[in-house]
Amino acid sequence: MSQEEAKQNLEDIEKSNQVQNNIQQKDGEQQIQDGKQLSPEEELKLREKKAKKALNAKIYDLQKKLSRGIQVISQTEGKTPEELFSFKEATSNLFVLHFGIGEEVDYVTVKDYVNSVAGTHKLTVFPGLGYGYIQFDDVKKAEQTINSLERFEQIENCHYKEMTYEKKTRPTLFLYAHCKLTDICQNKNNDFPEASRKVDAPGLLFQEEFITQDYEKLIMEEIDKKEWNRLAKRKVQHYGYEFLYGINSINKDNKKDPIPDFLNNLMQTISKEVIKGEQPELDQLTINDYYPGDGIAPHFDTHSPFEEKIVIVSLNSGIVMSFKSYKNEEKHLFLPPRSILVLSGEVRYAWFHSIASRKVDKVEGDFNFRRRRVSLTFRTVQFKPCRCAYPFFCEDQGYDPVTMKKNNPLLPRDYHAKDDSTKVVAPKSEEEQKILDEVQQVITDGKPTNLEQKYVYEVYEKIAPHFSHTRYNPWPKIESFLKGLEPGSLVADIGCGNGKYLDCHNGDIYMIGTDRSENLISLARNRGEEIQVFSADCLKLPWVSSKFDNAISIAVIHHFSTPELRIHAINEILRILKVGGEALIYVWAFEQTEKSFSEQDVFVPWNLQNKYEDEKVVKGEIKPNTDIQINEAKQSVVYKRYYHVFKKGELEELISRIPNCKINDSYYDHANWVVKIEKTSE
Ligand SMILES: O=C(O)CCC(=O)C(=O)O
Ligand SMILES: [Fe+2]
Repeated sequence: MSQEEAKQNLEDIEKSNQVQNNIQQKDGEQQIQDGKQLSPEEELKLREKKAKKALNAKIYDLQKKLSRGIQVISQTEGKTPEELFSFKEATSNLFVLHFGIGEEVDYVTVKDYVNSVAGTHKLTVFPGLGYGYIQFDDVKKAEQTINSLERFEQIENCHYKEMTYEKKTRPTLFLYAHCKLTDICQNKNNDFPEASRKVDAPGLLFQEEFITQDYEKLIMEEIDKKEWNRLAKRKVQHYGYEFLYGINSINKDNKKDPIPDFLNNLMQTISKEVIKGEQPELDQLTINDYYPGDGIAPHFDTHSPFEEKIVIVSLNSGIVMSFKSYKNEEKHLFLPPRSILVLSGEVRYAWFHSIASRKVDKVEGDFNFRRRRVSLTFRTVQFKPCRCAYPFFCEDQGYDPVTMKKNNPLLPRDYHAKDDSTKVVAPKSEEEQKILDEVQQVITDGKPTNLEQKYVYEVYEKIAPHFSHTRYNPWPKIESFLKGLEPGSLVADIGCGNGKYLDCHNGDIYMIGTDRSENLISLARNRGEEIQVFSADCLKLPWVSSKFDNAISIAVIHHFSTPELRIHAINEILRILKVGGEALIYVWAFEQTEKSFSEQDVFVPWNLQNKYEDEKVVKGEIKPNTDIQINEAKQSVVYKRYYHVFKKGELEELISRIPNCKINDSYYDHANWVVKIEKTSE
């Protein structure tokens, strides 16, 4: 090799090592070694030595990064490198080991590079993790990417590119993936839902680009001139009336600064296009300031302090707002900057909204990295009681926000979950624990609670003949349900009473009835030889699982005094059904016109005619074990039956807490709320 060639070679090595600057800068010093001037040969040798050293260091560094990267992915995914990577053959997906932590700069830098060499692709990063996954629609694009990279022959599978992430330069490695995206990072750092730019929720209105960029800029500048109040998780400003955190209400007696003038234009447009005279004008404003990672815990805005429509304008950055209904439906809406969101009706009064504490959101297949977001929440202060159609969530209609979780049967126990930042595992109160223990006892020992024993079981036992006498006509919808079943179906009637549904079908299904009342069962048995009935507790059905095609439960579940027992009774029905089997459930409705109730947990009198009663009881000589009253005028003894009468939607909500079923139909019939539920899995 000539000296020229050697020099050229060396320069190439220096270049590839990206160390030339370093050496050139030091050229002046290097020419002097131990006080003497170096000859050109000596100088070349020295440079060669240094370059080799640097090259070796680079190889060593890359080798380390590659093996460390592979090790990290394997460990995180709990899979062998062979399961994850394709070391021999090209595939259409790549892992990218970028050694960042999946932040916006990592995402954008890698995405821009891959775009420039191979075009369209989907890059997935896992926030907090030092790797990503690239999907191409064609193996050629993956190869194109790999071929565009630098490599060292000395290291197998080392394809890398020096990439500059803001000010830092890092060698970013790429490897063919053997596994699918769905095989990795499940339930880990990317376990958050994908949002859409459009969602349907009752009462939700949404529009992008509601204000111009210039106006947005002006508002941001003006807002920042004002003073912020610090909350634990974010900063806020309030205008109009004082906002009282803790009770999430406002102090109507404390008028604060009015809504600032720079918002006049916006307020006028909202007034014209959103409020439309349907409620008094907006007069209260909360400004929230969110930095990446900030959020707001699931809540619905309290009913009574504000009129129906709530208007939220987003500024400066997009963010995902999540909505959850009392039926556990979840929707995730991306709110881009300059968009307007209006909440009214059901979504305003009975759905929770929240912003998860994250730095990134997934939106229609892409990532939205959050920046600082400022939101303007406009409301109208209300000076009249709330009379919304959602009394279960309404403080003005009997709902207590402080004890809501305990008292509100529409709220599942994990209602506040899904947002890691606000997830609290609430310790159970003594009272809750007592109820749960009692339920457990009922379930394991079959020993009823006092209430059901005294006011349900004993009363039915007592009133059975009289009760049966009043229950002879099958209701048409139940009859037609039974008549519509597949011939040969095996059907359970749970809580069959006097058995009036056991013989109202057309004879081509097989029905078995159970009831807890022995006396009612005897009456059912008297209907005929073909009737199959026996007494059993519907919380502990004496059948093996998954044998029945269908079941009916007519006016039974409302006799249980706690949501847990009601759920357990429904669970038992589902247990005995085959997957795909359907059950018909009736419960008394609170809203019925036949009877009027002041509350949901009620004692409903049964006037037992004297002819059905023991003479000694009528004469007051003996007292049964339950509360009775002797009604001389009506010649009867009055027994009380316990009922939990269901409000609209409540039965559906209970069922939404049971994972292995779905609601096929729900309706109102004969003063009852009705659902048809299907068992969807074991
Ligand atoms: O910042 C937002 O978009 C929502 C704010 C909010 O829900 C509230 O202040 O009640
Ligand atoms: Fe809110």
